[in-house]
Amino acid sequence: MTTKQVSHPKTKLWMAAIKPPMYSVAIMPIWVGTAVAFAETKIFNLVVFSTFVAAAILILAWENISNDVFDSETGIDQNKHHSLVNLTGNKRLIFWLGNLSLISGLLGIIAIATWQKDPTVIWIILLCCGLGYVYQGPPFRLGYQGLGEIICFFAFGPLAVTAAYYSQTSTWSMTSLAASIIVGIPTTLILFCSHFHQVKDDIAAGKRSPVVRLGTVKAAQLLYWFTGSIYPFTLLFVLLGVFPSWTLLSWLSLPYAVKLCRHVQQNHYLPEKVSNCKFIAVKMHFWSCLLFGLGFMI
Ligand SMILES: C/C(=C\COP(=O)(O)OP(=O)(O)O)CCC[C@H](C)CCC[C@H](C)CCCC(C)C
Ligand SMILES: O=C(O)C1=CC(=O)c2ccccc2C1=O
Repeated sequence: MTTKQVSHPKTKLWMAAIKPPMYSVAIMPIWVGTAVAFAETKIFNLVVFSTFVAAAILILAWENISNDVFDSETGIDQNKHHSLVNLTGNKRLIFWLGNLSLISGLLGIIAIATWQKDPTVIWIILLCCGLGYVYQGPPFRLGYQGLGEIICFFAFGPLAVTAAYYSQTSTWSMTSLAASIIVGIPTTLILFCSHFHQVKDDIAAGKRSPVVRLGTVKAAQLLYWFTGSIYPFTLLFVLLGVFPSWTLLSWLSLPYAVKLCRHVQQNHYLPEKVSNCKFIAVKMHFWSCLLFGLGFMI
């Protein structure tokens, strides 16, 4: 019997609602920030790292859970069967589940700041959460204006990587800032890719995502440039002596980058076919960031 026959459609919908692979997006900035800290100072605090990873996952869970709550108010998720609100029919429950997740995540961050006797990490993560809110929450909903990708870059790149670095070292680093660009770009590409199959629903709900603004042809071309950019950027920073040579291990993720660009190029106008491109982007993000961080650890 194949897996397809075994899995119940309802189970599939729940898995699509929870999106387990997406949570690597929360882990990677913490991994890379911590790896840069280790390379520069030989400090690695496992308790701080594990607490930060758990907190980041809980905060991203809040972002995703509340996304379904806020989107249920604009009508944009009418056809999204895997929206948690549509699945449960209980918006209030989902709203409070999201808040519980946020509070638990923030408690982890408060614990790190208490161990450090320094509130800096709290301020940086609160800024990330603020950006997460203005992306989707009323009255801002900046994602509807096409500003989500910029927000995403700063939250998962410079802010999250810097916070992870600071949580280990209680200081700042230009290398960590440069490394955050290499994390921020592929994270942003995941969000960018998630919009290709939603053009019709987005236009109907008045959401002007970058793909709606550019059209799918131009957006697919732009994807090539941004996906391709992280590899020469890494090489440039290696040549400048900012990153160790081992960070070029991240180039091993190139096959996923090629697969992503080709898939979108061929299917950008076919919602059913292009809809899985964000998960190819997740794989590219996962392998590029994992190997990039490993390059600092070796
Ligand atoms: C919920 C997110 C994207 C989904 O957006 P969309 O409405 O297009 O999706 P659906 O079609 O599925 O409804 C993610 C958005 C990310 C946001 C721009 C920035 C989030 C900031 C986080 C709170 C930062 C957490 C950092 C962590 C590592 C500490
Ligand atoms: O559901 C989604 O489309 C996304 C969820 C999510 O948590 C995330 C985080 C960072 C970048 C993109 C995305 C998504 O696209």
